Order: sequence, then structure tokens, then C-alpha cells
Amino acid sequence: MERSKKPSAIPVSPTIPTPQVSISDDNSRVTASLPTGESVEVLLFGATVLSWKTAKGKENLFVSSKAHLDGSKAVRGGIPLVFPNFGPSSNKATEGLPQHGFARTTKWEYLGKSSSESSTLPNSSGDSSVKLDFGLSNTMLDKIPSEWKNYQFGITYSVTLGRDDLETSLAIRNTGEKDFEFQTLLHSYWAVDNISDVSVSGLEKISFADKVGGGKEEESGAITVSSEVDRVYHVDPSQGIAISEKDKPRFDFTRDMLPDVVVWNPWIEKSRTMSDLAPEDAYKRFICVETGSVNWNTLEAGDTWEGGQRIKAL
Ligand SMILES: O=P(O)(O)OC[C@H]1O[C@@H](O)[C@H](O)[C@@H](O)[C@@H]1O
Repeated sequence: MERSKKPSAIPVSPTIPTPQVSISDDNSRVTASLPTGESVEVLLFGATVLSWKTAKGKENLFVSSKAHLDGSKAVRGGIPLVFPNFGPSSNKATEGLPQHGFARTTKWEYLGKSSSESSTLPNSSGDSSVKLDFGLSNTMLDKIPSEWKNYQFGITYSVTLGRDDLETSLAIRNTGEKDFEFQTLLHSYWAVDNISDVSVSGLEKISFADKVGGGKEEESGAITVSSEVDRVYHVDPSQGIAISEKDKPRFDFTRDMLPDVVVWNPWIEKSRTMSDLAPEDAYKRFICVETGSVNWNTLEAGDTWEGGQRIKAL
């Protein structure tokens, strides 16, 4: 007998595309992409972000063609992490530490991913961001530098890929019983077409420590590069910073708890002394705008310090 009221079929909701995350077979890299095409790639050695591409495939980060990606040396390019010291070992707290610390030369652990809630709007292209977490603790260091034998720490580094932006943030915990001091920087190599067309704004009229000429200087206009530049600025995190090329905005920076900014380009002579920087005119293809904390932070036992940056690719 025909039923007058047949139960109607339960509609199957269309499959909403989600971000894809994959780990390389040799467990050396984690790659994530959004359904809209943006992607990010992180090398576990140093938790170094190696690539960040827009939906159209444009690469936002510079990596040297001679960069060591096998764990034998810090990566020349991408976003290496500077911790717990910036520059060479210079005082008791940094005794025995390599230039820019050990975070960029230690293999980190991939802790997992999370993504933002899927949109239910019609024509949505799925989740709009994916966060990858990486961890480093003192127990993972191959060789613990002398002073650091007394300290214990746990760091979570989060890399969040959005539709037009990338967030990289650090949570550094002192898990031991002794206070320690640290500096940290997101030593980012931003890809540009030609350094001669680049300007960095937001740092005008702010005095900087000049690592090339020495002393303290100040400039009235946006920074342009026509010789070696190596400067450390202390500037309130609420101050926006931008990189432009041919006067067109290219990258926009938002900083959280990161009061220092290093601007670096080695130019011609210094490039020639760097065996892992290639091709020969590589200095034309990047500018390092590194946000962080160059002033020493004291992290008391049990405390956590957090800071990060969000970069919008324009
Ligand atoms: O060659 P490294 O150790 O990666 O350092 C590169 C540059 O890093 C910058 O952050 C420093 O301000 C420069 O002085 C330094 O030369």
C-alpha cells in the first residue's frame, strides 16, 4: 500500500572544503593550505617557515638557493626564530650560545593543527584559517649550552595561515625553578622584486641603534636601501609598519608585545662573505624586517611570556 505521507529524504549537506595539512614522509616539514589556495610550509628544523604563498601562488618569503635545509645550519631565509639571544653571545647569560641562539638550529616537534569554524554562508569556500603549533623544550636540545643547563623552558610557536595574512606567535614558559633572561625575534626575510624599489614606513623619526655605522641615529622619511642596513628600533607595538614596493603597499605588520624591530639587508659586499646566500644578486630579492624583543626580558619561574606578529600581504 502506498503511504500518503512518505518520509522525505534527509538532505545531505554539501561537503565544505577544509584546510589540508600534511607532514612530509621524512617527518621534516609540515605543509598547510586553505581551500582558497593559500599555503604555508614549515621546516621542523628551527620551526622555520620556508614558504608562504598567496592564493595566486605568489611567494611572500625569500629563501636563498644555497640555504641549508638539512639541519646542518640555520636556514638563510624564511622566518628563522631568534631565541634566547640576538646576535653573538655577549654576556654571562648568553655564554656558550651560538649567534641568534639555539631555537633556529634545533628540531622542533609538530604539536598539531586547529582551524577556524567553517562559514555556513552560501558560496563559502570553507575554513578561513588554519593554525599549526610547534613545540620546543630544554629536553630537546642536543647540546645544552653551559649557562642554560640551569634553566627549563617550554615554547609553543603557532603559525596561522589566513586568507590574506599570516600570524606567527610565541608563548615562552619558564617551567623550571630559576628565572632566566631572553631576547627573541621573528627573523623574517620578506620577498621583494627589487630592493631599490622598497621602502619601509612607520619607523620615521624614531631613533635606532645603527649596527653598521655605530651610534644612535634617526631618519625623517621612510627607510630605503642603497647600502648595507642593520638597525635596531625600539617602537611601541601599537605603531604600524609597512613595506612598500614602487610606492605600492606590499606587507603590513601588526605586532603584539613585540616592541623592537630590526631592519637588515646585507647589500653587495657583506653578501659576498655569506656562503649560503645565493644567487649573487640575492640581496636585491629580500628585506629583513624582524619584529621581536631585543631588550632582555626576565621570565620568572612559572611565568609565560607571549608575543607575535600578523602580516597582511597586499
Ligand atoms: O648570519 P646570521 O647569523 O643569520 O645573521 C644575519 C643578520 O641578522 C640580523 O638580525 C642582524 O641584525 C645582523 O647583524 C646579522 O648579520
